[in-house]
Amino acid sequence: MAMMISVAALTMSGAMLWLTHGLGSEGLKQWGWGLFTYAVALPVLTLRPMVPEPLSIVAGNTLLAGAVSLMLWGYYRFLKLPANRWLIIGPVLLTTLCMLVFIDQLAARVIANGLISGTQALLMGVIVYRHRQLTPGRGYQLLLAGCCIGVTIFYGRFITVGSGAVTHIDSLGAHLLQTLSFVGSLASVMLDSLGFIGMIKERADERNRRLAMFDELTGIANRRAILDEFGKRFSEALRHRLSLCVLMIDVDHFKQVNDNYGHQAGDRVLKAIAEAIGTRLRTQDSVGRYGGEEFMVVLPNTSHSCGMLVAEKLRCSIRSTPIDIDGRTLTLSASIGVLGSPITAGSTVDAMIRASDAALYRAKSLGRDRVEQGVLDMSQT
Ligand SMILES: Nc1nc2c(ncn2[C@@H]2O[C@H](COP(=O)(O)OP(=O)(O)OP(=O)(O)O)[C@@H](O)[C@H]2O)c(=O)[nH]1
Repeated sequence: MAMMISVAALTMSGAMLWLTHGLGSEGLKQWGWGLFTYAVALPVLTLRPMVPEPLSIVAGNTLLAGAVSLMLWGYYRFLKLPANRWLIIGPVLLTTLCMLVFIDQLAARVIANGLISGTQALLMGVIVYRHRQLTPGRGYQLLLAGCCIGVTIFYGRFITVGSGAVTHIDSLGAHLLQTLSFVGSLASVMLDSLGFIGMIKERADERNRRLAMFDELTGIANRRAILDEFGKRFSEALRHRLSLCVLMIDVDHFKQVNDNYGHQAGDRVLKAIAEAIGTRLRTQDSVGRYGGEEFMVVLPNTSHSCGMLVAEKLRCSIRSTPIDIDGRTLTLSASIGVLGSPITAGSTVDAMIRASDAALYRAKSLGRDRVEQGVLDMSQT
């Protein structure tokens, strides 16, 4: 049985190491080496007398503790936290020490091993639970379930042997306790590993979802997401006969920032302006990056006149936002085109965007740093 478990662990570790070869792998590499160590530990523990008994006991158990430590290290890497060295090295050193001290006392070894391995599983479970908000999906649930099985199996060994409930144990035989330990440890390691892979996949999915929705530079919605939002708000306004307002905001003379201070300074300006806009909107309003230095704001249930007021407030706010560029303070202005309208059957999203865009370009041609109102041209809808 130990050989079968070893082959299963070896296969999985090989697959993990192959998958992560040459990649910065968020801890998958350490976890893969942990599985490999686990796979090596089992034959070392069970192939007696091919492996001399003292070596088998000390090396096998140390490798098992090391396997869990490597997995824990992998989990710390996944969390992007510095690993707590004592939690990683401590159980390995303690296991080696206990195995050396109790080399001739099987019961004492089982008790010590149960206590150390159970505590390792408990520690992993506690760390996973404490960081559950980072990846609260099914991967987390599997990993936690694996830790719970580990805690049950190893503390079970510690309690049953420590309390004297089991006295005649044969470390290599088919004793129920040993069988349960092997099977439970395999279940625990497999659930932990599948859970960990699941967590990495969930995080990658979430990252891709964010990349698809949010502008990487400013953190606000990207063009696709703000257009989606506008579409949704438009349908809602049409259904309930509400007003909807759209603002197109374009930073004035932004090219000069790039030319005079560099592209990175330009990026910082865009971030600061996105923040200045975002913080002054109501929770139901949305802002997105429509293009290079152009932002789109959607104001649901807002009339044209209220939209003009919001636009004026945003213009002043951008004008009064100091932006620190390498010790120098820049202030920029923006031109804004506004189109607010009760949404009726004849209105379209495209016509509203066209009208607000036209207003924006009128604001530019009239000298910039101003708000202009758009006119909805129904003939082109
Ligand atoms: N730093 C930075 N620059 C960008 C980004 N996207 C677009 N740009 C730059 O934004 C500038 C836009 O320039 P223009 O369209 O001429 O507009 P402007 O200089 O703001 O002039 P007006 O809009 O007419 O006031 C270009 O130089 C683009 O390279 C970005 O993500 N980061």
